[in-house]
Amino acid sequence: MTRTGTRRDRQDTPDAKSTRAEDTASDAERELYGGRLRYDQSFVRHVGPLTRLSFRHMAAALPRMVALVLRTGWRTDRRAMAGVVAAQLGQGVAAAWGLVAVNSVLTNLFAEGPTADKLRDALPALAALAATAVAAALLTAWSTAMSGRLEPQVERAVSARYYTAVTRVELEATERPEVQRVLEAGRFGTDSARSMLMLSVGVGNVLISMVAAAVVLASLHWLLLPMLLVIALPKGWGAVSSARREYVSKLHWIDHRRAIASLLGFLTRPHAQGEIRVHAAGTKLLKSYEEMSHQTEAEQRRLARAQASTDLVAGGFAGVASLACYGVLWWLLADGSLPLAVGGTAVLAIRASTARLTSLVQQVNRLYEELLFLTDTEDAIALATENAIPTTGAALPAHVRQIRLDHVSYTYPGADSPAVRDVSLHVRRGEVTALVGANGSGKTTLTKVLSGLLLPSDGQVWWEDADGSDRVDLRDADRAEVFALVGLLAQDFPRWEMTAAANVAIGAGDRVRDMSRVNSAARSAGVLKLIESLRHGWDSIVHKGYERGVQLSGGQWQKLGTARSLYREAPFLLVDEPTSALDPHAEIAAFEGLWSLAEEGHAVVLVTHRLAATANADRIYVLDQGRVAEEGTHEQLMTRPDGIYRGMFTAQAAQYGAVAPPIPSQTGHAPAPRPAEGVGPQ
Ligand SMILES: Nc1ncnc2c1ncn2[C@@H]1O[C@H](COP(=O)(O)OP(=O)(O)OP(=O)(O)O)[C@@H](O)[C@H]1O
Repeated sequence: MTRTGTRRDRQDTPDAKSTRAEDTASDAERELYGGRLRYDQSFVRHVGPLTRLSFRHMAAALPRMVALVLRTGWRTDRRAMAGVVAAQLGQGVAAAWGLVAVNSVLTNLFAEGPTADKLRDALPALAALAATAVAAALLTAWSTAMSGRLEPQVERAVSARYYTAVTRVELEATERPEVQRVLEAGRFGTDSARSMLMLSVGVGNVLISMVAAAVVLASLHWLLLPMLLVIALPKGWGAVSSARREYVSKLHWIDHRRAIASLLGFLTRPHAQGEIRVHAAGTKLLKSYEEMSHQTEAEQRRLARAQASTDLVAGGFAGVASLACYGVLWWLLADGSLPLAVGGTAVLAIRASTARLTSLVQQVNRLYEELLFLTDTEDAIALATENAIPTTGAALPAHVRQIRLDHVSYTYPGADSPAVRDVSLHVRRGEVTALVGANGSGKTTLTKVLSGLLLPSDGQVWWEDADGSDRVDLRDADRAEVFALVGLLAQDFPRWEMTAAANVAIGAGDRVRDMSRVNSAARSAGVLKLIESLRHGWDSIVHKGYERGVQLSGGQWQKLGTARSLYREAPFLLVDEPTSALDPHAEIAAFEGLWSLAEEGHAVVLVTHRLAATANADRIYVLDQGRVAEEGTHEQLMTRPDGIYRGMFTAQAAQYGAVAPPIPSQTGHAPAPRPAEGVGPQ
């Protein structure tokens, strides 16, 4: 961004700014996000939003989506749904009866004869009018109660469908920006189902009463019906135009809104509090928030102005249409083709219908907007289903003893080069396999391939028995079976805002919690004493701010994370930097724990930069730019004079003043690896 651009922005008047809020990037956007935050990509890559903005599409989609919402309502609570529909129909019938009764009252009042007689003759019709008013009030109350019961259930049903679908998507698909966009856009529509139900009920209500009015009017004189439509059309056009504009704007500003939400989120996030105060990051964030908010306010002003213009045009046309209607009515009355009493009913019906029309227009406007968001959710569910991890596949061998990678490469979507290239290795039960290498050399990516989260772009990942005679390729395997055999402790493992017990037991989220196993996992991870010392013990919420909330240190969290992965008791345990936050004693204990797991028959894959620990590994793979550059035991790797491993080990040892062993190393410096095969239970 040029200086000229920045100066020009500063000189803008608020009005000039608002017209260009769309085009120009604010200083904050440039400084924090490297440029303008607008969702241009959607219009280029994802044709959906554009297509669905056409009136034709909307006319086709609206009944479909309303039907979807109603079907969801029917499935979740039939009684409430039936109640809502019955109440709506009843209200429409009541409205029609009301008009018939009004017509009868007016006919009696405009008849020839003494006033007392006319009033007496009108009494039954007046009583009917009062009864319909009471019935309408009762039906409204019933409808409110039933739709209040139904709405949250419909929201839950749609949210559950969405979240179930997105959590089953292949990890690789979520790495593709275009998939990410669609999945994320779908999030905004989950509560739209609830709003749509409410609005559909409202629109249904008004429509039914308007249809009832239309039927009565048409039965009085056929010309009265087209009059009503002529008044409705301009307002309908105005409503849809405004909704379209709002939707396009929301979609276009989605990145900008996300950025503002994240700025504000950081201001209160506990882990950012130090830098917020000491580094004055808070000042920067707040200033940027203000600046970016000015842009969204400008956009809101633009939308409001555009909406006002649309409303004015629609209102003008509707006004002209109303005048024309009353002109026709006048002409019919003057002509004598319409009795005065019917004319009176018609005026009342037109006035009531016009008032309902205004509410209808507002509701259809919102319904259309919600429809667009719900369509996003439905699109997201469809895309998620398309990219879901298959629920079927070949059964794994009865006794899986090892995972073997055969010339495996993996390239992240959109990346120029593979993160893992032509890697062949094996991971055996009863062994500790260490993955080491410089930052970005592909260790974490490799653990994701090993765990079945990422399918290789090339090569095979075999899950096999001890001699490899019975094996299944990961691509063909039943992934649920694969996941059942894997335990993970990722570098950035989730710190669930829940109790300490839940944080451990979620390691086997699909099983009933077993507190004796929770305790034993915590003991092995060295965190049991700490939890027992807390006032609320295992029921302490490990997030400060809750009533029973406590704050854990980084190392304590790491131990809790380790307890979680141990609780899973999976035969293949993949741990990525499990000791980065531990004190020296805790670190030694943690590594000892991993080694004893291997002795019990687990396969432990250890990703670490602490090479003192890898010295004991049964096999070490050294990664360099995605390739396996070296492999062997510590002793073997230390014999390579210019080896990467030797270089890294020597550099780390030098920090402690230790000297690397001479070449070849026969000093017994590191313990010998364990025998490889057949250790521990199957
Ligand atoms: N989600 C992703 N999308 C695109 N590229 C990625 C992604 N994750 C990692 N990479 C890239 O893949 C390469 C390997 O990353 P990986 O995280 O596997 O390295 P690593 O060896 O675990 O590094 P570290 O020691 O820093 O944890 C890096 O160049 C990284 O930029």
